[in-house]
Amino acid sequence: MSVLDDIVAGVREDLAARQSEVSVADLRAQLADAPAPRDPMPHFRRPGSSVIAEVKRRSPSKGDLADIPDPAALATEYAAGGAAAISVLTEQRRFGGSLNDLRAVRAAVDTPILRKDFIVGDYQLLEARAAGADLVLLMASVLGDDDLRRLFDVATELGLTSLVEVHDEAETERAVALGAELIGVNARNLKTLAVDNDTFGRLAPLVPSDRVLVAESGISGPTDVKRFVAEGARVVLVGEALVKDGAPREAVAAMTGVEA
Ligand SMILES: O=C(O)c1ccccc1NCC(=O)[C@H](O)[C@H](O)COP(=O)(O)O
Repeated sequence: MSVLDDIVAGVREDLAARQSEVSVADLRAQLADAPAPRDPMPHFRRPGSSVIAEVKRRSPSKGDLADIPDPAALATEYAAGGAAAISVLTEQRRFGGSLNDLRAVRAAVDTPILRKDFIVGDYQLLEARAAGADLVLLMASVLGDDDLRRLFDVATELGLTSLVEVHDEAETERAVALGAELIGVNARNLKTLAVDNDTFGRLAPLVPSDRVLVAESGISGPTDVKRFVAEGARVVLVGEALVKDGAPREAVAAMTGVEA
């Protein structure tokens, strides 16, 4: 079993437990009070790099990264630094996140929020919206064509923007065929956890220029951002480098607006 298989198995177990506690009807009722989703695309399409800054406590590849006792305070720093969106990892077992983190961040900032999780069912999309998310991650490595299409359509109906994540040529072709406007190239192979910074440059030419490309994983500073912008990225998604930086506001600012 790969690391990814193990993560997804745990996600399915935790999801089943939550589904037994809160019905779909109750979740839908909560949506009535949720604020309208924010559209991140106009910011992402601005000239120069946009940053999705991640709230990430730990990871399978690196173990403990940062305690983050107050995710809202960290998100406030990210927003002050000019983050175009904030990614909140809500997976609990391997990343130490939760939907409560997302709710806390939602209460603190007006910036679009990405629910970063291993989405396998419609229920998680409803949860994301009810907690105040504006974007969701859909991973081509986790979802077959039918599930990817259905979840993409349901997310769109809910007003959520889907970040469709790919890691190889076949996944990229599927994301393009789906019509995804926002495509993330993850440099991390989620089966081996190895990061290959050449992945983005290899896959970017397969994506039509009207789509918005996000470079994900292993980005440590403005020099990396400049490289990915030159290769076609409009957005970078950064976790580890920001949560370990003592000055996250300044670190986001330094990665924002970088030109090729
Ligand atoms: O980060 C991991 O080790 C990981 C392992 C297995 C599945 C997903 C994983 N990370 C999720 C991400 O995509 C990253 O958190 C995100 O791209 C930021 O990466 P980084 O800047 O390298 O923290």
